[in-house]
Amino acid sequence: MSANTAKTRSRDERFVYQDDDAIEKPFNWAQLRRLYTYMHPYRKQLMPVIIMMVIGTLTKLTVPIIMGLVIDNILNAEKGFGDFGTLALAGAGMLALYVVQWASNTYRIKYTNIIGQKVIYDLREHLFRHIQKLSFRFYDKRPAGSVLVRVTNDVNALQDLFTNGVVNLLMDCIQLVGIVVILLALNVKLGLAVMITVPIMFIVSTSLRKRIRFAWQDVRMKQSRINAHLNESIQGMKVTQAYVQEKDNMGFFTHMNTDNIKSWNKASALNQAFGPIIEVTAAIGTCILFWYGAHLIQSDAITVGLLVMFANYIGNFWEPINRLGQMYSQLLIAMASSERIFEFIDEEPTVGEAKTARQLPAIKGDVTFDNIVFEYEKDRPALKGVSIDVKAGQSIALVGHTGSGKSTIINLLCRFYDPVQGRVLIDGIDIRDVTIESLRSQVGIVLQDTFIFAGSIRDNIRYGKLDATDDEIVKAAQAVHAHEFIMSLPDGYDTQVEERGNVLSMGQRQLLSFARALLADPRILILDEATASIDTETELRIQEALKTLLSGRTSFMIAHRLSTIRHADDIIVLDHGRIVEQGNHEELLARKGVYNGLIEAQYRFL
Ligand SMILES: Nc1ncnc2c1ncn2[C@@H]1O[C@H](COP(=O)(O)OP(=O)(O)OP(=O)(O)O)[C@@H](O)[C@H]1O
Repeated sequence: MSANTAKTRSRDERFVYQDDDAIEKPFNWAQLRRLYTYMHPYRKQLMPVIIMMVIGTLTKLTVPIIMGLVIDNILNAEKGFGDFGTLALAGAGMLALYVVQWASNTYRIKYTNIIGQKVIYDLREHLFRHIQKLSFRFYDKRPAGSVLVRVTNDVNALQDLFTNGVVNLLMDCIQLVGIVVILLALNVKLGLAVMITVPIMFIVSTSLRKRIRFAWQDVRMKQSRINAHLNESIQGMKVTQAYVQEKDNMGFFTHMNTDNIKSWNKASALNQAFGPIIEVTAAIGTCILFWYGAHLIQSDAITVGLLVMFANYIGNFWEPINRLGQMYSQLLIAMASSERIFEFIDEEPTVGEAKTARQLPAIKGDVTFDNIVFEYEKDRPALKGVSIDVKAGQSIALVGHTGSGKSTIINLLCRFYDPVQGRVLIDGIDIRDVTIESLRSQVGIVLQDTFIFAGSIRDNIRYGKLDATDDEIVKAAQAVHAHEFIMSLPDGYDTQVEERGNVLSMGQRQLLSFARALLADPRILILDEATASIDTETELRIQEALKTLLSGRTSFMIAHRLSTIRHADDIIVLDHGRIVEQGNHEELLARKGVYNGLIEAQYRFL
């Protein structure tokens, strides 16, 4: 395409994030039952909370009855206004009821919060434990941001439901049913008259509720996109700054932020419309009560005290309805979040462990790749029939053009993926027949982009063997020549490094990862060599470190540096997923084939 006809991609086309699917089904009982399984372990602790909730609701429902009785029997002119002693007793009774109500409510709120937090804690732990087990294929398909959002935002969205939602829902239902029963028991006609507005309110609010549901879903989608973009922006900050893309990036962020505010305002306006509907219905109900009530008093069908009881109950009647309406939105948000959480929890690791999987015994280090075929995506093979036989203690260098399949071989040896065809054997045992833990704990890996965790240098080395003593850590660092630079840091081994180790140079990070691998002391070691050019002195130091690290182990190196390749026992040259040459440095040079070409190309750049 010529430059003139080339279409410039708009900002929106550049940043494409997969939106979560809109949830069409408003309610899913199976999902609710599944959510309950997280509360089930706390059912014993939940019992006293429910008892307190029932006590609180009953006392609340009793107060208006006492009030009505006081008006009819004590403060009644016809009955001579009763005596002060009875009035004081009634007052004390009411006070006692209020105290019981306060105490039970306090207990309920405190313990529902505690139980709710425990449930959320368990759910988050379960989710995290599970996603740690998921295979690389799962992460290949998803941006890190979207995984992060599920463990944070989606779990948080369930917090309200578990902390007070469930108990409040129960309480409101009991209160509502209690009031309806009492009103009808007191006077059926007046009871039905004041509740006549309920169906009307229900019809009006149903259509509104649907719109509220969609509006909140929209808000969540927009927030998810912001999170995904934020995550990507922070991870790619260096590239953004290097290419001076801050303005463009900011523009896109502002666009998303504005979108989010707009949808939030819309959802919250719809939510607020729910309140006035209830208020108007409540006002109509009250008008009916006093108009029809007065009429009934005049005809001596009811007493003043009964009207007061009615007025009190009606006052308490709309409150749970309003809360239940709001709770409905909350429940829908929770449904959408739980669906996303369960989607992850239901994801099975593609690299699974057979039920019969046994422990891989302490290995010697023989490795066989037996006619391996592998594809990341259907019909795009990355390895097309690769066979390699490695004797324990041998060092193997994997070389080849970019995309030739070097990393894929390593990925299969660690069982990050399983081959489509063929077998990988360690000491003659198919690695699919052993537990993943027993396999990976005996295979060490040093990646090109050495990951440094936030913490001290010491802790970063200790990652290779969590129970290593300080002395072992220093010895490992000395063996790979990292000790010297560590001691030159302000706090030596206690120097704090940030996530990804930004304060350390590339070479230093690599030496640290060597120390980490040496401490782990695996029989098989995999090294993905850094391509970045480092100064000759560091290069020499790394070569020395490598010698220590590799001695006595089977090693696979994705090698770029001539100095590393030259010393390998066997060099495997890959091209488009096939082994095209194999032998030692001298043999391969003599063949004047692909390897020779690669080496010559390297020299040309020097
Ligand atoms: N996660 C993945 N999903 C889909 N395809 C992939 C994935 N990883 C690698 N591939 C493809 O598989 C092929 C082999 O990739 P591999 O990473 O093994 O190459 P490599 O030789 O290690 O390359 P490099 O030297 O650039 O790291 C390439 O065509 C690549 O595009």
